Amino acid sequence: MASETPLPAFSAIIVAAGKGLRAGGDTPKQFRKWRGKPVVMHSVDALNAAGCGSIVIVAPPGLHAEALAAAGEPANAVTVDGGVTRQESVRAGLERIGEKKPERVLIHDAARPDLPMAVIERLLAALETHAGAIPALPVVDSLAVSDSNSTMTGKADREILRRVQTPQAFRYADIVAAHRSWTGALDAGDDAQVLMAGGGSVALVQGDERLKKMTFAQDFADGRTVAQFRVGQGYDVHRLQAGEELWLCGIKLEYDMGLAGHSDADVALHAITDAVLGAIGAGDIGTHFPPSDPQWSGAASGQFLEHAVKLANDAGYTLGNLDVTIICEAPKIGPHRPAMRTEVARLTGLAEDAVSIKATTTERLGFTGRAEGIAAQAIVGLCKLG
Ligand SMILES: Nc1ccn([C@@H]2O[C@H](COP(=O)(O)OP(=O)(O)OP(=O)(O)O)[C@@H](O)[C@H]2O)c(=O)n1
Ligand SMILES: C[C@](O)(CO)[C@H](O)COP(=O)(O)O
Repeated sequence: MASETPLPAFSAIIVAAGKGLRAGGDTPKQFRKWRGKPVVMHSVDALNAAGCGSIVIVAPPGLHAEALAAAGEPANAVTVDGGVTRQESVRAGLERIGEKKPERVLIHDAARPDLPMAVIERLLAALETHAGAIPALPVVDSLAVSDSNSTMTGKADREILRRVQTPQAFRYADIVAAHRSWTGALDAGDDAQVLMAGGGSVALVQGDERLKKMTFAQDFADGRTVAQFRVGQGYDVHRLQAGEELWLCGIKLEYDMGLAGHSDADVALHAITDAVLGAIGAGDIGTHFPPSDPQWSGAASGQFLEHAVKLANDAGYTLGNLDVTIICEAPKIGPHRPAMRTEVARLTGLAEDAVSIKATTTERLGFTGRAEGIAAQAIVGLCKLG
């Protein structure tokens, strides 16, 4: 429940320049989808819901456009190059956000997407009496000291220890001075330690288990249960015609005929799009992209599918899997199946193993058998998590 009184003005630095090595995968974890949207977008949305002023997203060099896109192109955000270490990334963010002369700044791991408003409120309140404030949780397991052979050599007193999270809140002048004067041979564990080294006081406020850091691949397993499951099916046909291009599942195939239609006539993507729209009861592709609208002439159909997936996500649904069957005598679909699967996975945010692409002939029967056209059928499973 958000507080009634407005929060004091604050800015934010979201550190998103890591490699995500422990999480694995081709895409850095902070840009991967989780619960329907990119990890970094969750923090941006939560901070802006709390009335955040300026945001600096510290991005991997060369990936600024990807970072802003994953963040949802927020109007109040800019990017800056990250450093080799998290501390260097924070320092770059502090210098950049300084241009806005903030009084307060929250420094947050992009890898901690589930940011409750109540934590932000507690952190900002604590800045009334301290130069810094960090969310912390008690240690609930007993702790052992280990040697290099994984032999227990002692214990640690868990009563005096806390698990520290982010965002970490600071009076800007104090934290930037502390970073600028840091002389440690090694980086600090976090920004609170930097502030303390500079003599600043740090308040511990109640953290939240929701703020768990996405560190390993298994952290992306969404612990919630399926509260609602839906299916949708789509069907489309386009005429084969000389002089047209042949696009199927977002891939252009070299063939002596192509599909005629208002857009690129990608019959397979149209069927998948209709299946997604059908599952959420949102009409069909013609409802959203009328063939009478000249702006869709020759349009790439991938944008239609991305739009349908966004509508499903906005309605609280996550795609579970999809299965599309392309019905044609020729060309052979098999050689193109891997590329098709990769493209449909990219467009939908699904893992490739959740995308099934099949093809069949109709034994020369009917319009497909006479190579007059190509048809496609698709079915999609969606789930709403609770
Ligand atoms: N040079 C770095 C290293 C980390 N981070 C950010 O700091 C946060 C917490 O770091 P961590 O979970 O360790 O992320 P990675 O360093 O990417 O993970 P890994 O160690 O597995 O590569 C992440 O949001 C990460 O993007 C950063 O901005 N710059
Ligand atoms: C900053 C931090 O998230 C506080 O818990 C943590 O120290 C980051 O550690 P990592 O090794 O960079 O993931």
